[in-house]
Amino acid sequence: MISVGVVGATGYAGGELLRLLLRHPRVEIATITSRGHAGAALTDWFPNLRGETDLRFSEPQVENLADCDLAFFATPNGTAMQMVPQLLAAGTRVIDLGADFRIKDVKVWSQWYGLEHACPELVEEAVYGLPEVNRQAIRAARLVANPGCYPTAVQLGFLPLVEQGLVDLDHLVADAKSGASGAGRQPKQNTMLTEVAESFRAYGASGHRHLPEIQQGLARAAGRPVELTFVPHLIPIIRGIHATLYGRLLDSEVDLQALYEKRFRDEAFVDVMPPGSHPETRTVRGINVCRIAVHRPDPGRVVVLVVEDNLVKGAAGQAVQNMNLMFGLNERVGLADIAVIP
Ligand SMILES: NC(=O)C1=CN([C@@H]2O[C@H](COP(=O)(O)OP(=O)(O)OC[C@H]3O[C@@H](n4cnc5c(N)ncnc54)[C@H](OP(=O)(O)O)[C@@H]3O)[C@@H](O)[C@H]2O)C=CC1
Ligand SMILES: CC(=O)N[C@@H](CCC(=O)OP(=O)(O)O)C(=O)O
Repeated sequence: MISVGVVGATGYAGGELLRLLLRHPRVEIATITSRGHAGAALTDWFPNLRGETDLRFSEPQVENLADCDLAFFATPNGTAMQMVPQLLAAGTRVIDLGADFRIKDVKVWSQWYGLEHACPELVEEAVYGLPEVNRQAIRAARLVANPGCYPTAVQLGFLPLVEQGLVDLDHLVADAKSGASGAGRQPKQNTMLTEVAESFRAYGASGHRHLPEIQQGLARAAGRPVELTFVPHLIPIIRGIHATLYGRLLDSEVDLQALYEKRFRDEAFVDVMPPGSHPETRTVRGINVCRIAVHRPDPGRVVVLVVEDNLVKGAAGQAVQNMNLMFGLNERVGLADIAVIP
């Protein structure tokens, strides 16, 4: 059994992780943490888990996690980096669902996150946890930087085109929409029901912190820098990301459907839909799947539609997928759910 700890277990990503981990046949949950609620029951925060667990929170301290094989951090950016060096030294592997280890250039990370990095020496070692790109490295990693929700959707959607040099890398566009759970459980005025329902707006149009993460991943795939316009939007749904990606094609003959099907043929969690499809967020609600449809409105233009659940393939499900790889399990273990419709 893999003994795991979850830091940030009162939050949305932590709760989703526990929903998945409680049904994982090879996991034993040793520790869950909350700063203000030590001693309280997990089910007080997630009543959906009643009957599944009697876990109670403890304080997020290294000594409460150091006996685990693996610690997940489902915590705000800037949290994991405070404990990771001591945990790795104690032999505990780490998956950070936050952004502390995603950006290789620590200066760039500091500019976007407004923090000084607490352990820059570990950033290079950290493996970016997008299994569809880094599977081999994830297997051996001590420290995995789980990707952001938007970066997962945008990178998976663009990868086949970028890897093959089929699009103009100076004019990529990603128009992405997220449900309100993407903003976390902490009360914030702009994600209140009364502020989100019956409305729709963009945010971060002049710069969002996921831009450098996406550009880093696509540049690695392309072998050269890429220019991307990325605009996120908040939509009045609870879960789900829909990304519409635009590119100028450099090859008007290429069979895009065949390209995408071939690239993701062996990927358990990427579904390339039939030609002409328009994927819906509800088809991935609660499951670790990214669905993609590729369109060519005219010979020089490609439009890619991508959906995922921000809390699953965009966070907790991807973290479980990474854990499976790190511990030599089949990637699909514990991730076999089917989405609920309607
Ligand atoms: N929501 C999403 O769709 C996605 C989230 N992520 C990332 O996952 C992480 C968690 O996000 P989310 O669940 O939405 O956020 P929430 O605000 O819902 O939860 C954050 C959790 O972190 C705990 N926490 C806060 N500060 C600290 C601290 N200093 N030390 C230890 N624990 C702390 C809180 O618990 P308590 O106060 O009880 O200690 C809470 O359980 C973030 O980095 C986020 O960016 C990534 C992809 C998608
Ligand atoms: C709707 C919404 O607010 N979404 C969040 C993204 C959540 C996420 O993936 O955050 P990290 O990169 O910090 O892990 C945002 O745009 O800030």
